[in-house]
Amino acid sequence: MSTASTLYSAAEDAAMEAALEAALAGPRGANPLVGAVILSPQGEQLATGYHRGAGTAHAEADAIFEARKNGVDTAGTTMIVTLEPCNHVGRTGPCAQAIIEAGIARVIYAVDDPHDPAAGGARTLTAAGVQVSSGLKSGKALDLNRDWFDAVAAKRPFVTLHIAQTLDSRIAAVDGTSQWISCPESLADNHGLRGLIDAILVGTGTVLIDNPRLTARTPDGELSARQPLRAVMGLREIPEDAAVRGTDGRFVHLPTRDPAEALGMLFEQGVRHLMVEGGSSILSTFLAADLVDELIVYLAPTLLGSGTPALNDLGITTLADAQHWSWDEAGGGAVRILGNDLRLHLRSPRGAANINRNSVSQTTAARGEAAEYLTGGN
Ligand SMILES: NC(=O)C1=CN([C@@H]2O[C@H](COP(=O)(O)OP(=O)(O)OC[C@H]3O[C@@H](n4cnc5c(N)ncnc54)[C@H](OP(=O)(O)O)[C@@H]3O)[C@@H](O)[C@H]2O)C=CC1
Ligand SMILES: Nc1c(N[C@@H]2O[C@H](COP(=O)(O)O)[C@@H](O)[C@H]2O)[nH]c(=O)[nH]c1=O
Ligand SMILES: [Zn+2]
Repeated sequence: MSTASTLYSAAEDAAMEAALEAALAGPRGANPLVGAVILSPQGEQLATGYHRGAGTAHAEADAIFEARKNGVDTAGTTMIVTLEPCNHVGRTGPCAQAIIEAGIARVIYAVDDPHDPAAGGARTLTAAGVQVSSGLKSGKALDLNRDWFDAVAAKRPFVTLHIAQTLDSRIAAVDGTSQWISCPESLADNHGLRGLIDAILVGTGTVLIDNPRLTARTPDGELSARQPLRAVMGLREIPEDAAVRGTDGRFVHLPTRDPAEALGMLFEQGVRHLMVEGGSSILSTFLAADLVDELIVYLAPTLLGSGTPALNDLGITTLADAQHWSWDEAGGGAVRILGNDLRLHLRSPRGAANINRNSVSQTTAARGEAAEYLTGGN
């Protein structure tokens, strides 16, 4: 749906900015960040919604829910949304239908949904008599989810890279001990992520050294309700008694050293969000191949001086070829304090291409936490 000539009011323009801002509260992963605002015919912002990650309400449904909760009548209103409303019945109902049922008269969305099974919401809405237009702030909306659009186009999972390191970038000591570098709060955060992703991946080296379980667990050690597929990449055999095999059948050995091939195999198995946990060789091979969308670094205020470095060769020999990542405010902020650690959240040089990489803007929450920390409140 192309409406390049459509003129939008200042209220619609501001509402799309608000929707883009709202979207940032959601986590990155299998689904894109999406925000929505419901506008009255007079241009008043009546309700805001955003998507909280795969399996939860979409932004449009969230905004409609928010409106209903506050007794707001949605009939005859305009919905401003950062992505084309979906048409499919996935883990949640189709938004196009929810919009029609809410009596919304007009929908303005920023960019088309590139995901085939979900596409087509604009057509359904138009057929039902809803006035639909698109393209408002499409550049910003594309930037918001650039890595996700890349992953969808490449038919590969969205890739989150996890590094739990010391201040001097070590992920294990010389004798191989590494449990734990992170504080309990960071470990809990990591297990929370494990419960949201579709698959977790490590190299054969980590399996042979650590014998990890790679399950998602609560702080008291119980298995979480949702478990990721456990993938191990590398040519060596995985020992029969390796803990990662488990007993639930959710284990897969990927006998390859090619990260793109590993991603292809996982995509075939339905994986849309992968977290790569390590070790150094695997982290480095995904980074060198430009196959990482999001970086989460748990930084402990600990020094080892020697030991396994977080990364080895990225194929970079001169500063001009350095990878420039950028701070990512999505999903809770770029810099958070977790217990005694810092949690750093960054987006890939691809995703950050249009963002000034020198502007580190802290979220209000992060600033508040930092202030509390500095005054000894934490
Ligand atoms: N703190 C943290 O966050 C984490 C720390 N660690 C630590 O990391 C250490 C293990 O790191 P590391 O030894 O690098 O092990 P890795 O887990 O990175 O596995 C390395 C092995 O993976 C296989 N492999 C597959 N693809 C590639 C590729 N493209 N390039 C190179 N190797 C590939 C190779 O084995 P093959 O011959 O089988 O193909 C290689 O020996 C452990 O001490 C562990 O405790 C591990 C994870 C997280
Ligand atoms: N050492 C270390 C991590 N290590 C990762 O966790 C794996 C062990 O997982 P499990 O057996 O399920 O508890 C280990 O092999 C490695 O991949 N993770 C972190 O968040 N912080 C840490 O300090
Ligand atoms: Zn939807």
